[in-house]
Amino acid sequence: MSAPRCLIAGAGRVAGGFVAPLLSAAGWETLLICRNREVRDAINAGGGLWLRVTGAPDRWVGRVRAISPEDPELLAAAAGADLFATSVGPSSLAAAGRMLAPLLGERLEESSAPANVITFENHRRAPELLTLGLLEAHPQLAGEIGVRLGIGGAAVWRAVSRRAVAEDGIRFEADAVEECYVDAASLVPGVPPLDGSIPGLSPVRAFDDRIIEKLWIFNAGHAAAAYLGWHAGCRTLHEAMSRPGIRAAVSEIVAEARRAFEAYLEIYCRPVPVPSRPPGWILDRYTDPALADPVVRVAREPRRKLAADDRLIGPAIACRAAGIEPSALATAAAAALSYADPSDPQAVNLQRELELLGPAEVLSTVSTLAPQDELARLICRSYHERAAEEAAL
Ligand SMILES: NC(=O)C1=CN([C@@H]2O[C@H](COP(=O)(O)OP(=O)(O)OC[C@H]3O[C@@H](n4cnc5c(N)ncnc54)[C@H](O)[C@@H]3O)[C@@H](O)[C@H]2O)C=CC1
Ligand SMILES: O=P(O)(O)OC[C@H]1O[C@](O)(CO)[C@@H](O)[C@@H]1O
Repeated sequence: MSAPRCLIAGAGRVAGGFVAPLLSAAGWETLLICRNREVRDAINAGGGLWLRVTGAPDRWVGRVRAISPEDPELLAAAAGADLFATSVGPSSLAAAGRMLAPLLGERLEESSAPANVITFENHRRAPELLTLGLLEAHPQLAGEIGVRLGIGGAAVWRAVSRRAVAEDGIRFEADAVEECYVDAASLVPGVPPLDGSIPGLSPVRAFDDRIIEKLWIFNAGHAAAAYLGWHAGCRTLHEAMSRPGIRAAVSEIVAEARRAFEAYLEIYCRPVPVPSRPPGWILDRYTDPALADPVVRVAREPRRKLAADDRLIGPAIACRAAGIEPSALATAAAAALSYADPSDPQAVNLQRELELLGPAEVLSTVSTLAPQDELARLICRSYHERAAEEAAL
């Protein structure tokens, strides 16, 4: 009997450094849809990849292949797939949906068995963003969603900092965290992953709590460390967190985000207790020197990270709703607003908008905060204070 097969859109850090290793360990075959020829060749040369988890020896991950989105073999590969996934980045999900649509159509034509799509993405609405692309390309899939086609999110707690093509193949560098929660309520039961065939993917009914937990408890401080680090001229998260002032500020942000999450659980009377995570464990993960996590990776796409339901504004709004002043989160949001790395298109465009419109107007569109909103005022005050300090240098 042939191994079950998962087709993944994306061959980036999480696809190679977390999802493919999980599948391989469960006896699955992974096919990565990869646009980068050098990466494809490196994977196919050995039929797998190298995973370097901090603190452990390099591990070979077999039963992994890569295929171009244009490859004529892709349709046949999809027809026999048992599971689909994406790990392309929230901004690329609609395009990935347009690419996956004919493949899912073919799979549902070829087999009456249901199929699930898991979005391994840092976004509360990743399945919806993917579905927009799916239905744009293949409207007839609408009747299958929730019946023979499940589309659900995944909250990935691992940090995968690098992917590099080396002499002996392709190498992914990650920390050792394995936690990953998938949305059991949105996926079709009885087929992967809800048939238990992939240990390490924990199905939960209250998935939104889990993705909020991950974005607020982990990503808020992570992003803050990156933005504050960039402003201080740091290149890695380890370097940023080694600055006492930054570590102290990030520690405050993590504490504020934790209070926001606790307030969220209380306000919404959430039934499922979520394990508390020691702040030290969170801060030490940001600081891991072995990851050499680039600041620009964690800071990427500031417009997305300043959205109302993302890692900085989300917990800040929850703080305000609970009567807590989110001064630390406001400082982090201001640092994100003025993040201007020339390599980041979203950052470059945001600076142009700020020059034209000013922070209050930009926040009203990017974060849907009214200019007179107290949170907007806190962010603008911190923004102007930073601008004045930097002008005085
Ligand atoms: N890197 C990490 O530590 C973690 C990342 N995440 C999330 O996982 C997702 C992926 O992130 P990373 O792996 O870090 O990003 P990445 O940038 O390393 O990989 C994304 C890959 O998808 C490819 N891609 C984009 N659109 C595509 C398409 N239409 N077809 C095929 N390939 C396409 C890109 O070329 C890129 O290689 C994001 O949503 C991210 O927020 C979540 C937890 C941890
Ligand atoms: O992928 P994003 O959402 O741009 O966030 C930056 C990265 O930092 C992390 O929090 C940990 O690496 C990931 O979840 C994420 O890839």
